[in-house]
Amino acid sequence: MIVVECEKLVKNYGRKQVLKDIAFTITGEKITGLIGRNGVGKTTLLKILAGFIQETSGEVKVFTKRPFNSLFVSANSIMIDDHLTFPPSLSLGDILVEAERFYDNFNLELAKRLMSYFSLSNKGYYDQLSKGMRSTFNLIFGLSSRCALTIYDEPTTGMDAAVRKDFYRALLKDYVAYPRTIILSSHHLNEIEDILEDVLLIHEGKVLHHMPISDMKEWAVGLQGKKSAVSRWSKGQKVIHEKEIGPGLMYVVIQNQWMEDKSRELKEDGVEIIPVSANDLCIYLTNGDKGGIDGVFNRNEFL
Ligand SMILES: Nc1ncnc2c1ncn2[C@@H]1O[C@H](COP(=O)(O)OP(=O)(O)OP(=O)(O)O)[C@@H](O)[C@H]1O
Repeated sequence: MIVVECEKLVKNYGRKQVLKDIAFTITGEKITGLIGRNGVGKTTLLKILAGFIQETSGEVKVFTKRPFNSLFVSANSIMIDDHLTFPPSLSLGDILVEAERFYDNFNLELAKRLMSYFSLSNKGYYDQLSKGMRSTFNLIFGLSSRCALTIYDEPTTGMDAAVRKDFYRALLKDYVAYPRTIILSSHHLNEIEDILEDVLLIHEGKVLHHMPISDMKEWAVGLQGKKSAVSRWSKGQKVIHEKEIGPGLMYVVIQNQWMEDKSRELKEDGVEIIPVSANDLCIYLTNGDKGGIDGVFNRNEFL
């Protein structure tokens, strides 16, 4: 079943084009990580999927319907971010009771257990919570809604490391028990990669990669060793990242097409093969400069 479908999706804010040509499909129940650099348009895309804002052109469908102004999409999806607002007169407990009335699958019992685990009082008020506690309440709200499409936009803002860990564990446990389509945007791919099935990487207004996280972990490989040997082995390859790591020593990242068969020859040449994490790969693929921040300081004018 196709849950989300975008084709030639464009979003402009005034004269600024943020999403240029977004095309992807999410089928079935899975957890997809939406990854991209600051300002690339992740929130914009998620807001379009949730029906909060309109696309400029192109096609976007959620449960086969255009999300903007769709009551069906609103009732079956939820977007959790740090801009959620709740009526100030309602206590946290009241908010959860109201949510149960709106969302068909809302599980008040789960919400209450999570409130107690995270030491949040039903009598408390949202506006009086700290930043991290608000994110925790948002998490409880999103998780307990058990919406067929659940969208989390940077959900862990302000949470301490222990709560973040609990959050991802709770998300995974509830997802396993009640599978649904979850889209999770985060700047910390290394923190979420264990719960993701797919990664959707956006860059310069387009989808750069949409693939299983397991494939992404194998997609590239690092070669490290003497500069002359590394240059020889990476010649003709698509170099994604390169860095001098010491006098005469070099590290390059290239697409992983043939390295495993050549591991013996590489070893004889003093070149080490190093796995590249999905998180590092996303950073390298979306860095304008192949040398990363080091490239800024390596220019001649600084010497
Ligand atoms: N309402 C708006 N009006 C005008 N420009 C906007 C508006 N909302 C977002 N933008 C611009 O659109 C671009 C994408 O913003 P968006 O918040 O979607 O990016 P993001 O990938 O979620 O960023 P971050 O990772 O920093 O949260 C940015 O340049 C931002 O300044």
